[in-house]
Amino acid sequence: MSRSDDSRYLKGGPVAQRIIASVREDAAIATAEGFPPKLVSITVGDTAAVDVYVRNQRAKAELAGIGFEERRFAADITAGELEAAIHGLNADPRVTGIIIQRPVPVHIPIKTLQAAVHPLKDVEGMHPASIGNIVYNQLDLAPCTAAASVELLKETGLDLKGLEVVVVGHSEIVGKPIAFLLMSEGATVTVCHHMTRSVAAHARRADALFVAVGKPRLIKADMVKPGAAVIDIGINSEIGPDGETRIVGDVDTDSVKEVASWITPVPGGVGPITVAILLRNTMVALSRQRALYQATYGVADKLAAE
Ligand SMILES: Nc1nc(=O)c2c([nH]1)NC[C@@H]1CN(c3ccc(C(=O)N[C@@H](CCC(=O)O)C(=O)O)cc3)C=[N+]21
Repeated sequence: MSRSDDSRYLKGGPVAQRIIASVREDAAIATAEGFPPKLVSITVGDTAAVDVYVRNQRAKAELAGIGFEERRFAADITAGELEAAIHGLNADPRVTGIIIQRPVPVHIPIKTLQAAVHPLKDVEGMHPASIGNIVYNQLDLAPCTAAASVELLKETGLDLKGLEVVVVGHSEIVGKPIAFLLMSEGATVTVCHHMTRSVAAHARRADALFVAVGKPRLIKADMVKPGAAVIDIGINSEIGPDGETRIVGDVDTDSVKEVASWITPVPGGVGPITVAILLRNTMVALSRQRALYQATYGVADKLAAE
């Protein structure tokens, strides 16, 4: 192989930096105009992947000039108590964005919780009334991990029109939105899940393979078409040979990189872009709120002045 291993890696860092630099400019302007962006993260219980995400949210929000606050709740909180906390954030004009970290404990219906977030403050587009936007090709605010994965595929320069894409995993927040985003870009999309008869048979046909199931090393070299792009979305914590906790994806990277033309490292692939897109979405949500204020009070001011 003439290409070095390094050129096969689709790294998220540079893309994330680009996005964050532009968010930082927008945030500075909004703040100067009297609309400082502020994101509140809601965590219920303890999940390793959530801890990593929230830690990076805080660090990058600070870098971008976006206010950040984490609200942590014990795993035994009731759905009613959580909804009340969300209503409080909806009513607080200083809070411009709300993200509910998934998963939440099983006794809490996630859809009810997601529906409690005011759609204008929903920075992931996960309100049941908002998720439909991506079906209508309105793509400016999409679930962050899904948008980040598609952004990284675009870095390959592959033409998405007519591209054979296979998505392994059909979660509400990753697999399903990825499928819709890719369909909007003209790709031919197959979605595999836990009831799919042969994931390998589908995966081997893919020019681009997205994997988001949470199973370390699920995808092996013999499941990948030579020359394909492999986007690894898994964030799994495991104990490495040195006894230290480490993060690995869903792809057996060492073997797959010998077959694929592009592969995303974990960490350092989709993750950093996810954080950047969350911040970008926070600014999109803020401008929608400002447009509403303008439409409501801007006109009222004019009428009052007349
Ligand atoms: N409502 C909701 N939306 C999510 O998007 C969501 C969620 N819940 N729950 C948890 C998972 C996990 N997730 C991560 C995003 C970025 C990194 C990330 O920044 N990863 C760095 C890690 C580097 C480090 O170790 O610090 C990387 O991959 O390079 C990790 C994990 C989003 N998730």
